[in-house]
Amino acid sequence: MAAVTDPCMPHDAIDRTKNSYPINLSWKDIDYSITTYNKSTKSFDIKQILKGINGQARAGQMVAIMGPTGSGKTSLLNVLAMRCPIVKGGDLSGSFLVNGEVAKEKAFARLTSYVMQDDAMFAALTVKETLMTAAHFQLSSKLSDEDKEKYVDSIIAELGLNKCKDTIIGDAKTRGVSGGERKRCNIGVELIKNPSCLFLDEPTSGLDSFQAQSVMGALKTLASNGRTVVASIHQPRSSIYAMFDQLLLLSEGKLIYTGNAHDAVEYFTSKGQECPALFNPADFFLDVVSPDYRSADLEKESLGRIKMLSDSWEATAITDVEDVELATKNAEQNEALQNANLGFQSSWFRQFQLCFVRSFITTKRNKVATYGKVIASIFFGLLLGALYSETSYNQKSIQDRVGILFFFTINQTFSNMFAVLNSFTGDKIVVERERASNSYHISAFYSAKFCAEIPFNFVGPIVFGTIVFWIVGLGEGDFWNFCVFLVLLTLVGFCAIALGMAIAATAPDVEAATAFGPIVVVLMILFGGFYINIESLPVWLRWVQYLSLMRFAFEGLCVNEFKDLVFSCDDVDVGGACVETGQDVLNRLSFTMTVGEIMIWLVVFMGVVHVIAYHILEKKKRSYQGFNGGKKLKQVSGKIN
Ligand SMILES: Nc1ncnc2c1ncn2[C@@H]1O[C@H](COP(=O)(O)OP(=O)(O)OP(=O)(O)O)[C@@H](O)[C@H]1O
Repeated sequence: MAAVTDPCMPHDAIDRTKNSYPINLSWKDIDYSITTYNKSTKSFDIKQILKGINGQARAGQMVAIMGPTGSGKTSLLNVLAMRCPIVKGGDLSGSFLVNGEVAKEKAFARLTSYVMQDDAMFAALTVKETLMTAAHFQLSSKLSDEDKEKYVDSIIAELGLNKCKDTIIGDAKTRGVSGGERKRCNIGVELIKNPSCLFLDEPTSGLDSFQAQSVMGALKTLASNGRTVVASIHQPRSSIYAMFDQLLLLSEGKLIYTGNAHDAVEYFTSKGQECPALFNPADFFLDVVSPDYRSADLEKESLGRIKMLSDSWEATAITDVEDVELATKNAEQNEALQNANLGFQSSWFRQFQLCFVRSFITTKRNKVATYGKVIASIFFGLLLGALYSETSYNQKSIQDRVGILFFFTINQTFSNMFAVLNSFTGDKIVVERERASNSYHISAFYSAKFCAEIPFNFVGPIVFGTIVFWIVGLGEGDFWNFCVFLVLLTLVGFCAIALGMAIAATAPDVEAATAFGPIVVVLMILFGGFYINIESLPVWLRWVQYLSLMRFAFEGLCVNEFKDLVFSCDDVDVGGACVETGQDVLNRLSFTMTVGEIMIWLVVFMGVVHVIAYHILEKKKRSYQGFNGGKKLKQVSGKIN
């Protein structure tokens, strides 16, 4: 028997036209349902999403999954890609074979790629940078950088991206490549690992007719080179429809037709549904299988027609599926398929380096945010400095000093936390895709992200702190005091970044993260020791102060500022109380820790938050529903487990 090689390794870094591991898929009796508990009727509702779906996809063919909206196209594509998300009450059954055998989920994932409907890429990277990064993650470290570049260039050429290879991807805020080029780049990312089988969810959505044709043309070329291409598609123009070899038509989760795409018109004619001359067959099929809810009569008529068509198809004997299974059983090849290299392609340090450089470039290219922060810091530093420039050592200056130190605490927490909230939450979409293709260990991404955030988020607050410190004359203008002040600001910033990462890791999207972030900050401000004395907190609520980053940040800055200060009593009315030393101020604020103890506390706080954030992120890796092996529904006293 020939040695088993890694099917994902590009055999020739320049010529990508060969695919030596053809994949044939066959599936039978796929049922997918979701059961939910209906509180108003106090009963279980079963939503049948897919019912009795059969079909096949052979190497070298392009298969279209078509149907009206909500007919189950994406669900079926997820099932066939073995990426059906586990949902509460979900039940998946049926048989799904890869080259005639039951596939291992991880090995199958290594050999296949899934292009999601939404393009998940970093907006600030160019097309070539995006593909090169994917190449470094996905291709064996045994390949030289030059070979990887040649490999990427061949994909760029294959997808017709040469013209825009040095243009950034862009997003809603920054103009980048066109919609079609972005879609093709997204496909290119998924082609890097030289998949034998490609799944695409609505690859033409959002594209004009010409761009859709160009994207589908590129996919047809891939299929002609021996790959299996399965795409869900909404309303292809007739020239795109003509590219498909197989059609799988769904309506209401049921099969209406599956087989040769070019025989479909004839099949529908045999069922009394004749496609008018010069009519796009794809439009015709959708007209025939779409439920029409405009009136009761139309609804009845359309649902009756759909039922007739699905019943007719159910009665059709399927023999082709068995043929595919038998024809494709090849022990040697299947051994290679089942033993695909499932590990990471690069070392942990290389993964860290790639993630760091990518995060760094992404932030650096956001010039408005990066330079804007520094300019705003200089402006507000000078403004605040001017505002507090008359601060002396009398009694009134105590309030000024306490106020400005609490302002520093809020500023350092807010600016660092919110910068991370936005960028980290956005990155998570790309990370999810990259984790699905086993690009890197999540710890490499997490630590790289933290390190890459530091330089950009620190310049502003440090510039701001330096200006205000010297203009106001904090810490009696002592240089050592200034150094401790900067170390404290830096540590608080580290903690705020960690907190931002934890919130972003927990939140499902940017909106949720930016809604939840201020709530956390407001709670920390309340327990920060400025608005209410720590000793005045109700005993049963005092523990909350230990969760407040601001409480310790504020105490640290106050101790550093006040511990050696002496105040004059010149501005105290006769008989009024005078606070003579900084230690008295600290006593009144109930601050008893030393700067060293606070620094240790901040480091511990940061460590604990990082551990929590990392574990949340780690746990969020999507897992997918297995066939038949999926958890069976247990219905216990009104609950679904
Ligand atoms: N997790 C879920 N919970 C409840 N219903 C679901 C879930 N996933 C899918 N569905 C339902 O299953 C049906 C099929 O959804 P699916 O997204 O597969 O359809 P589609 O044909 O891809 O639709 P579209 O063309 O609009 O994207 C829809 O009615 C959808 O609401």
